[in-house]
Amino acid sequence: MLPVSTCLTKVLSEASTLPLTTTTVPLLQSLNSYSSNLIKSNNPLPNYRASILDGYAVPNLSPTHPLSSSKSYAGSPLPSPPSLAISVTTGAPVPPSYSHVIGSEDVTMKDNTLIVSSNFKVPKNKNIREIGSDIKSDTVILRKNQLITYEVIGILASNGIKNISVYTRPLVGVMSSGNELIDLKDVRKEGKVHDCNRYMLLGCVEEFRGVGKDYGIVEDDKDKVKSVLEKMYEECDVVVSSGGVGRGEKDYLKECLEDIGVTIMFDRMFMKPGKPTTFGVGEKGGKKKIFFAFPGNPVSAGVCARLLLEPALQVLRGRISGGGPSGGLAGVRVKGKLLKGLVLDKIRPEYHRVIVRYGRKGFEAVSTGVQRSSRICSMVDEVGETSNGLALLPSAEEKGRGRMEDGEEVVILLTGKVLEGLEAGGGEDVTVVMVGAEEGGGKGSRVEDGVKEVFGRNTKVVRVAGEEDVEAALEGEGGKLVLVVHFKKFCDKVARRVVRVIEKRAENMESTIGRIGCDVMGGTFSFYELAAGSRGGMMVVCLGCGGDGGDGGDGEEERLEKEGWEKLLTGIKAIVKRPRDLIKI
Ligand SMILES: Nc1nc2c(c(=O)[nH]1)N[C@H]1C(S)=C(S)[C@@H](COP(=O)(O)OP(=O)(O)OC[C@H]3O[C@@H](n4cnc5c(N)ncnc54)[C@H](O)[C@@H]3O)O[C@H]1N2
Ligand code: MOO
Repeated sequence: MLPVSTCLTKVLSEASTLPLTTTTVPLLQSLNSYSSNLIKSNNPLPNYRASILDGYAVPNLSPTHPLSSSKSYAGSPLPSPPSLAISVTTGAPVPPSYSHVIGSEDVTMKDNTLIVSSNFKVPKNKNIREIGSDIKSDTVILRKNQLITYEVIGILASNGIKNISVYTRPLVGVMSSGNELIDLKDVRKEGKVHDCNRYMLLGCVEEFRGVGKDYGIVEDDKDKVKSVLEKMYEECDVVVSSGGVGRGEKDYLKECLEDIGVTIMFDRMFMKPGKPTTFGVGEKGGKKKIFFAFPGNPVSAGVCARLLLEPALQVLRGRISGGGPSGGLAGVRVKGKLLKGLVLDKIRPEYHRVIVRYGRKGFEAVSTGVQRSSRICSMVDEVGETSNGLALLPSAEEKGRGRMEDGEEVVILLTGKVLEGLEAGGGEDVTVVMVGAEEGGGKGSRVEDGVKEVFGRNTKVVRVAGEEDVEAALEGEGGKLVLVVHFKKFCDKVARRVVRVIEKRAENMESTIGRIGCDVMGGTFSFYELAAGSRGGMMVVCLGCGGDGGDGGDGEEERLEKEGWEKLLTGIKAIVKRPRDLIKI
């Protein structure tokens, strides 16, 4: 079994020997492709002296200037220089001999003469864009193998580039193998499994900007598997399959690949999930091709596609390795803290799906839950946020103990945009104002424990008797998030009153009054989102936590509360996550 890093190196070095083809496309269609040519500018930008301000161009700076009646507008030819001040707009031509542009706010006008403000002291030519000062003629505006982002499109357009030569997207064939698999149109009878891998992997190819080709489901029959693989071999640049690489008697994939002439480069990775991932190379019609046979377990296939297929597709799209262990092609690795400890696999290092946030204390990660490789929902968390990182957990053997503790540092491979830390980063940034919650145990303490679990142990909790005290409790709060939880018996009237109190000092507060948390029998435990908005840089979310007593007896109420509790926490998480901005790192 090879370490993942060795496998990745093999994949990248093989992928970089595949021939690339190019195509010329209209500028906008080149977005997200890699350029196959270097382009130089053939005209300076600007190609005339241009004003940076709306104001007046003058031949030299003096306290007063008689004003010419001719004006210079952006887009119009320069009027013949009269040696007097001329009115200019931003981007308008400035006569060659003129040394200053004075902004209209720095002058007053008297008897058709400009009087320059005594505060106006600007070096010569400062408010003038000289010829070629943004882009010189003959400078490189696009490098070969450069990613064409929307910003690059802007640069190319500013140089009048209409068409552009880029590398073509690699053609990637995807098939699934297994007798138990059925397609989406079929009803799932006992013993049958909907083929999710093929759709996931085709989605993954699309996301990584290959062109996916669907080769369907193939039965566990050697000849049939070989025949589909042959076809993919013939037609595609990259062949991807899932299933059939385990140790079962019908796990033929590797054998079939070898039979059709593929050289296996590795067939085991020392990791979890995805141990039997198999990779090979072959040549057909003088063209080199690569083969990924991923395990059938959906998580194994999904994670290994992220680890190996994504970097390979980037190479095949024309991206050049940027140095570092994975050439910068396999995501960014950061160090971060595990918010909660995790049990380690005895032998294999694990790529544990996590949600990563960046808070005041750096990167922090929370597991997405049970990590079994059949459990595809471990790719998202309980409120449906897709895992944006893989925590690289060592094996227990390597670590010398069976678990990672709360707060312990791990290396995290980032696989998506990192969320701004709120619960993870700064617990002390969160204030929870509880309105009408009884002291001691009961719902109040449950909510208190719960929000601390969500936001961190240092969350500040303030209990107030009624909504009239909320405003005072909010005074002086400078944190990021204030959660107002109203415990009094819930009704619309109360809700509106609470919202009104908050709204008094809030900017863009939106009342929603919608049920978010629990939906438990008997209606004894309800949780409502009343309003959300911001106030002086803080985010304010106002929640109503309604219902006490109810239809059931004491025991029943307890049960319902307990049942509702998980949903309530999930609701809180969903609400506070929703408006948060994503940050790029
Ligand atoms: N004796 C051993 N058994 C297994 C080992 C081992 O080392 N010794 N390794 C395990 C590991 S780890 C993995 S991963 C799997 C890989 O098995 P296969 O690649 O042969 O996958 P299958 O047996 O075909 O399927 C496994 C599992 O996934 C479901 N599946 C398969 N394809 C799909 C699909 N397209 N969509 C949805 N679900 C799919 C399938 O029904 C099985 O439940 O082997 C272990 N065994
Ligand atoms: O490697 Mo397998 O994917 O652990 O289940």
